[in-house]
Amino acid sequence: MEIDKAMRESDDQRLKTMYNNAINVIQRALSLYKFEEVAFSFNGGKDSTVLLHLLRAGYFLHIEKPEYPNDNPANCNVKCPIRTIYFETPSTFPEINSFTHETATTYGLQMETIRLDFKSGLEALLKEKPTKAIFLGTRIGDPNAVGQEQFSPSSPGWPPFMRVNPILDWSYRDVWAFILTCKIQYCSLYDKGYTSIGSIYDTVPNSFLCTNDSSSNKDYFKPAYLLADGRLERAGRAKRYSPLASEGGPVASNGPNSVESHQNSTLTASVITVGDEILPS
Ligand SMILES: Cc1cc2nc3c(=O)[nH]c(=O)nc-3n(C[C@H](O)[C@H](O)[C@H](O)COP(=O)(O)O)c2cc1C
Ligand SMILES: Nc1ncnc2c1ncn2[C@@H]1O[C@H](COP(=O)(O)OP(=O)(O)OP(=O)(O)O)[C@@H](O)[C@H]1O
Repeated sequence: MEIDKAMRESDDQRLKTMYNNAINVIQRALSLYKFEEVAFSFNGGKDSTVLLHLLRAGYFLHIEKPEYPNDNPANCNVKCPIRTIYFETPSTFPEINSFTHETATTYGLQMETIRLDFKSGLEALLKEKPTKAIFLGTRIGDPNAVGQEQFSPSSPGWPPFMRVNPILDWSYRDVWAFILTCKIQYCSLYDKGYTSIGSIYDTVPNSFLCTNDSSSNKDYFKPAYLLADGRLERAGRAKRYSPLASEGGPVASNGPNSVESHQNSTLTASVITVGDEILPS
């Protein structure tokens, strides 16, 4: 299986440890719950893309049969027919939408697209099918990770299920080291300077990746994996510039002319430090 093989062959000891720990969490969850009672919350972002391939590896190792040796090249397309939920909204980036649907098809995910808010969508899901545990790509540093562990029951007031967070303790560097080591396909926005992706209304390329091409004297954004300081991951997750943004649609610096609009305007920003994370405000 290509992911497990790449990890076994890697010299990156920290990444190997992070991988083994995440696989242990996945295998524990797959032993605790029936496969049809678990779901994967997938939104095409880098963290859930990492989790997808960990789930493929964990599932493969869970069901591994001697006739499918681990390093058989045919195992590059190991499917993982896990129930998958995707909350799609009109403000989702089209690149995220297409990547999510294409990836689900490639890896045989049993995907259900939900067009409700998280809480109502999960209530409907649990009514429709017994669901005991949901895998999430939440990481420490995400604002909603506060107080969570690898296994955390859903919050009071939310429908009851176990949140399983196999990559909770992964850093920004770990995520990209895994993606690059395993040659995993990811959403194209990350090659355009986006480092964490919310909606089209609150996400712009990360200005810490903006650089100048001396030959053309034009600014451009380097890919997300070149962000040196992972604490700046969410620097492109701007607050909505209300009320103008809500009237005028996506934030001004989003889209193909984003670099030019950075050049032609003076932007100001303030920064709040919470723990070891820096949040734009
Ligand atoms: C499958 C799933 C389960 C969630 N469970 C909870 C929960 O138990 N408690 C809670 O406060 N939020 C829950 N949320 C909401 C998330 O904490 C968070 O608000 C959401 O993922 C948006 O994150 P973002 O702002 O980084 O995009 C859940 C979201 C998903 C997709
Ligand atoms: N719209 C959604 N549909 C399904 N799952 C979601 C959605 N939004 C968030 N999640 C779940 O919450 C996790 C954390 O979301 P978060 O936005 O922090 O990470 P990401 O989208 O994977 O990566 P990035 O930080 O680069 O956007 C996701 O990995 C996914 O499991």
